[in-house]
This record gives sequence, structure tokens and C-alpha cells, in this order.
Amino acid sequence: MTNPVGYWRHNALEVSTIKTITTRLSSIHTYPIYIQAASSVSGQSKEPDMIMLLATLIVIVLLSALLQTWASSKAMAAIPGRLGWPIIGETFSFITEFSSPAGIHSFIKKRQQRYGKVFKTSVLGRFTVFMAGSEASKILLTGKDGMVSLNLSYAGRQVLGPTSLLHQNGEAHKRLRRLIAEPLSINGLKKYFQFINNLAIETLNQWQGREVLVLEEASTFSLKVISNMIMSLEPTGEEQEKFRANFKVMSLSFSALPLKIPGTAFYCGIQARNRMYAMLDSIIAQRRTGDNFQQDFLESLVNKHNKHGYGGEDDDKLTDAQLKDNILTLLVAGHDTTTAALTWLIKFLEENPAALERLREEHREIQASGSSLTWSDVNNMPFTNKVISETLRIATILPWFSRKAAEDFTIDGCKIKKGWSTNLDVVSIHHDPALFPDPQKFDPSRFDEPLRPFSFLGFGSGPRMCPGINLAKIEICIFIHHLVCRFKWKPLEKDDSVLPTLVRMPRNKYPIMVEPLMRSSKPVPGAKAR
Ligand code: HEM
Repeated sequence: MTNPVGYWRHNALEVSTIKTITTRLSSIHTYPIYIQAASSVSGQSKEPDMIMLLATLIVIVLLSALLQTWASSKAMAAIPGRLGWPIIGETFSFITEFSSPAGIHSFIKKRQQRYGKVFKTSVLGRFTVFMAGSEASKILLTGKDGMVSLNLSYAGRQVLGPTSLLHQNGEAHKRLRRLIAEPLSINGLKKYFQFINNLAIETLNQWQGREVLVLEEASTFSLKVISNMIMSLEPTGEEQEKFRANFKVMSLSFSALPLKIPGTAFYCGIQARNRMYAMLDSIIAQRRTGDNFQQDFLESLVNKHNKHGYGGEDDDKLTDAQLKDNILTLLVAGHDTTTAALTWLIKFLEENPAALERLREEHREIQASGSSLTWSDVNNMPFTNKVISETLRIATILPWFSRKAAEDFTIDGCKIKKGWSTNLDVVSIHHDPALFPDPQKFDPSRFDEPLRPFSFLGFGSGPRMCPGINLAKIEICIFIHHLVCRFKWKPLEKDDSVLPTLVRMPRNKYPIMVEPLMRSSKPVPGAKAR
């Protein structure tokens, strides 16, 4: 979740009210232009009037901001915390903490130490309440009776397009989820097994005896997997290179200030997004004419879209804009998250030799069964799955889930008003000793027994739970199988700090030196990703 998380993925940097501010500021700019035109018609110079008008407008904007702060601070009076300066709020400390070694969660942690688990703040012009705890999780994630909607950042809304799954609520959201459910189910993913397996082997063939930046490699691997799965993009060649270059530029825009000014990261991101849309337009056109038939995710959606296709009711038809917005959404949501998870997992395994040894045993048993890795092996790796969960718990790669109140409601006695932004602090839930004793310890056996509902949120919960969970687990299980069966690795530096991105990742990209486990370990031949 680029976020935006980062969803994208995933959701995090709360910048949407910048829009309000910029809209207000742009109204200050456009109004004098109108006056200028009027004065040239009358032929008289109205400069002093214009300055007066401009000054009046600025005063009005500032007064209304002050009024809004005053009204919000009154409404939020019972909630601990501070809203800071009008408009600016606590934005500066937010940005400073965002780039600190501990990453953005230190902003939350410091306030929790001062105010407790529930506190208010105002960041980038948005008034927000942070919460943790099972009642908050339940209400915010199940969003009963449409009480909450996803609260995407302004940058996220601009880049992913208005018809993205992430912007939809209620029936429209359910309908899109239905459309993507089958191709992302275990059965739907079976046909990609050979591709992912070969790509993992090929990638690891390059690791032997050299220094590797795990984050970079995991990023390339997961982008090749998802681009092949969605639109059959070949893992090598000019098209793949162009796609990856555009994707990287676009991803940077999620955590950039949303200024559409040429040269800024945000502007470049939008341009890269447009180039990706042009590429998708041409792929979709080829599919329609039947020139380039592929059995991939896009084909299944294009068929649903096509009036003469086999897919469902009229309601299920997607427009081209919906197709493109949602393909981009899946690429964005599926890339950084899987990259981060794979990188943290490799790091945590090296730091926890007992867990690594137990994991190796599971994979050696699979190897001992004779043939090369099979689809049924991938679906039968119980300890590996616990290692994935424990990795997602400790790393909590999406530190909070952001929601917007669609009506007034109360959580743990705290009154939330319609329209407020409410963030569920997942790091605190995942590190709550009452739910996970000795929370800093990497202990996959925590997942031996079923956990309390809403305590483990690695893939979220409720109607917005991650639809890519099967794909992510399959990618990780396959990659880890080949890694632990062939190699041992050592980090080249010790650094626990995180990148200033919306999805939490190791800042140093986790550099390692890789060596074969046995002297006889040779590159695995015959692995050609199709
Ligand atoms: C290890 C990898 C992954 C992790 C940890 C992860 C985590 C999450 C989490 C926690 C959410 C819920 C966020 C919220 O409630 O606000 C989510 C949603 C989502 N994820 Fe993933 N994800 C991963 C991989 C993927 C993949 C591979 C895809 C695409 C194929 C994907 C697509 C999505 C989408 C589209 C949503 C939004 C769902 C909705 O709003 O209905 N994710 N993910």
C-alpha cells in the first residue's frame, strides 16, 4: 500500500487538505486576473484597488482558517493532543519525524507518551484522530453501515484516478472487489506458478557470491511478477525497462508535495502515470481486436468489459478509465508492500538463526521429496506462513490505516464527528504486550494458535482486507524456498532505520553478502521466466 500506501499505498501522508489550501490560494490568484481584465476594458488603472482586494482576500482566508481551527478545536476539546498553528498545525514536526531514523511512527509514539493511545493532531491542514485498540479496529475496519470510508491522500487520489477501487465505497466498492476476486484467488493464480518460480530461480542465480541490495532485487522481482500477471509483460526487454522506469517515477509522487509545477516530483509522477496509461491504452486496444490474446488478469477484465464478451451482467462492464485506474491501483498496491515484506523477512531471518533453521528444515523436506518445487508444495508451507505473519507483525509495513468518518460515532467513549480523519495505529496494536507478549521478539510460533480478532492486521481486515494476500504469499514462499535451500547471507552493515516512505522499508536497502550453502551449489539451470 504506494501508498501509497505508498498506498500507496498506501494511504498515509495526509495531504488532502493541501488541496483546500491550494484551491484557496489559487482563488486568490485568479480573482485579480479577472479584475485586471475588467480594468483594461474600462481603460483605468485599478492597481491600488487590486492590492486592497488581494489583502482583503488573504485576511478572509486566514480568518476562515482561524475560525475552522477554533471550531475544530472546540469540537475536539475532549480529545487529548494539540492542533498546533492554524493551517500549519503540527506539519513541521510530522515532516521532521517522517525523515527520522525511526520513521513516521516516532511522531505517533511521542504523542502517545504525552497524551495516551487516543490523541488529536492537525497535519498538512487535516484534523486527525489517531487511535489504537480492538474497539477502534473493529469499528474502523468493518466500517459497519457505511460509517467510514477510505481516506486517501490528495496525491493518491490524483495519481490513481477517480475510479480506482481505493476511492470507491459501498456497492461500487463491492462490485470492483467481486471483479478482481477470482483472478486473485488461489485457483486463479495457479497459472502464474511456473513464471514466478522460474523468475525467482533466475534472480537468485545472479546473487551467488556477490553483494546484493535486497530491497532493489525484491522490488524488481515483485514488479516483474505483477506486471506479467496483470498484462503478460515480458520480464526483460525494452517494454519492461520503460514500464519499470515510469513506475518508479510515479511511485515517488505519492510522498511528494502535491504541486503540479513542472520539475516537481509530483508533476513528474503524473507525467509518468500518463505514459503508463498510454501504454495500457495500446495493450487494451490490441486485446480488443484479438491481436494479442493472453490468459492474464487484463484479459479477464477486458472480456468483462466487452459487450460481446462472456462476462456477466451489464453492471459488471468496466469503462476504459476504470480498467486503467484499477490496473494501476493493483500495480501500486501490490509492489511496494511485497518488496518491503520480502526484504524485512530476509533481514529478520538472518537476525534469528533458530527461526531460519526451522524454516530451512521445512524447505529441505520439500526438496527431499525429489522433484522440483510444485504448486502443491507452495500451498503447504505452514511454518513459512507463520514467518510471513511474524514479519508483517514486527515490521508493520503499513503503520496506520486511514479512514474518514461518514457519520458521527463513538469509539471507546471518544466522539468522532462526520468528516473527521481517523487513523488506526497498527504499529501499537502489533506491539501491544497484552496481545503479543514480549512484542519485540521475533517468534513465529505466536501464530500456532488462532489469535484474537483484529489483533493481527498484516493484511488488514474487513471489507478492505488486502485482495492480493494470496499473490503476496505465493511470491514470498517461492522466493524464500530457493533462497534458504541454496544460500546463507550476512548483512554488510547494521542499520535499523527506515526510509522516509509511506511503506516502511529498511533505509539502507539491506545490503548483504551471499554465499552458497554447500560448496557444490551451482546456478540452477533451465530457469527461463516465460
Ligand atoms: C506482503 C504484501 C502485502 C501487504 C503486507 C499488504 C497489505 C495490505 C493492507 C494492510 C491492506 C488494507 C489497508 C487498509 O485497510 O487501509 C491492503 C489493501 C489492499 N491491497 Fe495489499 N498488501 C500486500 C500485497 C498486495 C498485492 C500483491 C496486491 C495486488 C495484487 C495488493 C492489493 C491491495 C489492494 C487493491 C488493497 C485495497 C483494498 C480495498 O480498498 O478494498 N496488496 N493491503
